[in-house]
Amino acid sequence: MSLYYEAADVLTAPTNAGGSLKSRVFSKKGLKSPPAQVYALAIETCKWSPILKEVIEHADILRLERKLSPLLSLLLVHDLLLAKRGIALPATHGLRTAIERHKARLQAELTKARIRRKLSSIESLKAHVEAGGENATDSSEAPYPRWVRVNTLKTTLEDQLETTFAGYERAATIDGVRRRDSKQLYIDANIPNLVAVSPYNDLQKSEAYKSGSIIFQDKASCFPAYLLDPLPEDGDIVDTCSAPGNKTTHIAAILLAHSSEPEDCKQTIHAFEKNKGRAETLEKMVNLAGSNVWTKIHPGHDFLKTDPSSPMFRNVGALLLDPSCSGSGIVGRDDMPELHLPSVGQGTAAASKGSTKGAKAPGHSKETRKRKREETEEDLVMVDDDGMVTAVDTGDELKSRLAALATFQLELLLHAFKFPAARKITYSTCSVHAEENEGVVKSALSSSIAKERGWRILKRDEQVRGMREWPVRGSLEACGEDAQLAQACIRANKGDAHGTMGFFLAGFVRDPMPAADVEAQFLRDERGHLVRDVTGVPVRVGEERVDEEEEWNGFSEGEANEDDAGTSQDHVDPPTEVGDDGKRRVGKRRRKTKPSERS
Ligand SMILES: C[S@@+](CC[C@H](N)C(=O)[O-])C[C@H]1O[C@@H](n2cnc3c(N)ncnc32)[C@H](O)[C@@H]1O
Repeated sequence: MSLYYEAADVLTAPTNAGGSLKSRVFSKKGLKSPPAQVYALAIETCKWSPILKEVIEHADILRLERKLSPLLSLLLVHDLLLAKRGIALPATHGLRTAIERHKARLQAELTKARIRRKLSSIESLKAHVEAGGENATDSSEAPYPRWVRVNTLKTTLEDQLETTFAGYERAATIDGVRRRDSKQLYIDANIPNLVAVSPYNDLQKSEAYKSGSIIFQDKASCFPAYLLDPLPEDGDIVDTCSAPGNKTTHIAAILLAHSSEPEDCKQTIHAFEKNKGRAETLEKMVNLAGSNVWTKIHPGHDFLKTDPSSPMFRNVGALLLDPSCSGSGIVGRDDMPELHLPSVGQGTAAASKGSTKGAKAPGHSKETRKRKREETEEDLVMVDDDGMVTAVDTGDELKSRLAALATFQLELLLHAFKFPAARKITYSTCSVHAEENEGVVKSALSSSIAKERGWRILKRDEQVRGMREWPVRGSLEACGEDAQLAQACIRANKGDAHGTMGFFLAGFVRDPMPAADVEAQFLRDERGHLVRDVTGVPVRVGEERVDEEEEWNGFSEGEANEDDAGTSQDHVDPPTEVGDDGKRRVGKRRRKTKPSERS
């Protein structure tokens, strides 16, 4: 099948084939043409379709070339008039000759279309299309503003207001930045150093964007690092699922903001990313954002395979979990671009009417396909945030997919609970489904590891100001009518007045125990040093079962001292035996670790 048939196929797939144009193309099996080429042709043709529709109708080629379908004519005329190399078919191919014999007429109609738009050159016409000038929502409000996090590792909000955003007026509310022609800027009231502008402002070309001084990040996606609020006393941080790195770099910015002497900040962010390709993206982002100094990337490492009791993580006081999820809260996933198809035989009749941009010829309402997924089809396909597309045709399939995701998410959270020095954890998803959100939180709280280690929910009144004041909270029903839990959970709704993606977040904490209690909990050897098991975890009183058969032939007593602990990733303190006399001796394996202590 040729490139043109394949692009036509993607554009005519039923709306419940699911996902954005990009995900449809890249997940399509058996494409002969490179997916990137199919996608580029399809998306560009959609963008140009209001103009190409006029051109084709005025040139009347669908009446003259009966074998051409309206969609194929759009794709071919696009390449003939706009692609550098013209139509990508052999010169004698029937489709190519059917279009090329009308070349002069088509070019003349393109010129007329440009003049009708009062544009002086083909370059200005291209710029007009690129800027979305043919989009039907031209004068309407955009549903989502462009959220921009000012990266305080490289710049300050004040600097950005004076440079990148010089000339922007201050918007009092988020609505001020939704309009296409808005040159306003909204400074967010919940998240520090976050601003919003109209999505039609071309910030991608700005120096600040290219240099990592500003980062495009949805407001809701800024919630987790802000709620985690890593402080100097929290020690090291783990970002369990990091790529592409928005939250990793946000953590770094907050760490540094809390540090009185940033250059002396000794805290490390351990950034895990299981997928090697995505880990490369993470590394690029961490470098660009200037957070590499404080970030240790663990590329291709599965967080679930980490040993929480490894000396490397002994100072980890806070963890951020933003695992793979159904991605059902992501904005734009479901959108298909608008496509304006030409009608047969409209000829000059349409020409006289089609003098405005985005002109719609008779028959438009029938033939123009607005490929937005209907709400009822919302769950027919799931594109998770690893880009995996799963067709979910029935409620049962959706349920089982969500159950599988929730199992993985819970496993991750329970693993995070095992970090011995951890005091704070945030758990977030960009999913709208309660199964992945409140459901996971409830299961985590009722787990034995949470109870054993004292993990509880971070209540609303304990949260940082911006999160405490954020009005959208968890679902009471999904929290089993537990009002305090529902208030502790944070949600953001896709498509509401706040202009964010769909998102969920909860914080977990455990309170430091009084010093005396902590002391009493752990075994100490004759010298008063903490007794550790073979994995390095301090042994609690009452857990000291001696397994005489298993001799440990490790360090001699003289080699083992607490100062060594943690200096090497592989080092573990020597196991200690408790003798019949009640004294503890170093050098013998004293017990097997409990499963909950193993990674
Ligand atoms: C939702 S994305 C993370 C987005 C990221 N936190 C950000 O804000 O830019 C989830 C990421 O977790 C990674 N991932 C999934 N399971 C993982 C695991 N067990 N260990 C480490 N990374 C994992 C996925 O490859 C994916 O890149």
